[in-house]
Amino acid sequence: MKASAVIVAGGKGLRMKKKTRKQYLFLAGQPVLAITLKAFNQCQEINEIILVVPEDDLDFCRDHILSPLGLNKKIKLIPGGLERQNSVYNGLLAVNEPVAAIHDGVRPFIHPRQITATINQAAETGACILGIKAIDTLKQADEKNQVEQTLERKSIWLAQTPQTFQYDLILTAHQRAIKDKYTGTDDAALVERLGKKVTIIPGTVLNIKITSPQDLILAEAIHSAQSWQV
Ligand SMILES: Nc1ccn([C@@H]2O[C@H](COP(=O)(O)OP(=O)(O)OP(=O)(O)O)[C@@H](O)[C@H]2O)c(=O)n1
Ligand SMILES: C[C@](O)(CO)[C@H](O)COP(=O)(O)O
Repeated sequence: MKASAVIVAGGKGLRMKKKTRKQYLFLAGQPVLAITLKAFNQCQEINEIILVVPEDDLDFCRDHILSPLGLNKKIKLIPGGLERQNSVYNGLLAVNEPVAAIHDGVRPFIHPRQITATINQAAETGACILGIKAIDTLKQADEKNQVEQTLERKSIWLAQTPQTFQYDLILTAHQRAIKDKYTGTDDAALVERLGKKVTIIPGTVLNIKITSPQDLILAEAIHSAQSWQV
């Protein structure tokens, strides 16, 4: 099954507290976003890569991220929106395949095999995301950090990306969210609220989202431990 990748890198990276947006920060000598793009370029099922970046950065990304990489897939560069959900929607409008794999540009440690696994499952059942099972004990607390209860963790998963969907389903889910003025923190949530099933495939703890400064230290360590990364 052929799929489009929608790589969202249209954010400001405010939690990273750096002048340079986190998607362009260097990790082991190359921009974080470039490492992510290479993983999708290596995935056989991906027919086209739709890269969503801040509108102001379109020229920068064309000249300094995409040109030096010389990827061999069809690439579309699309301006992002105010929130992640808006950026995903802009990217989805450019999709030309029956399946779309949506991925955070700042999750560089995604393995091509895991992208393929989500594509195969989504092609069959409609929606598939990567996730990891909660390991720590889960506490629910009030606004003063006073524990209210200990949650049953065996059914709790932490959602990652890629989040991969049959195209018609994810487009409908986004359009319904726009109509209802609903904002979710991931794309699967928009599909769940349509009453559709989303399958979770176990990912790995290495597929981190680079969010705050300490993630960069972790990312350098992961990168040096990965033999499959180029
Ligand atoms: N308007 C936005 C906001 C986020 N993203 C992308 O969505 C992914 C996950 O979002 P997050 O880690 O929250 O990134 P930022 O919004 O950039 O970070 P922050 O919330 O710290 O500003 C990132 O690859 C980010 O670039 C996007 O494409 N468009
Ligand atoms: C989509 C996501 O990466 C799944 O873990 C996450 O929900 C994005 O959240 P953020 O608020 O943009 O950090």
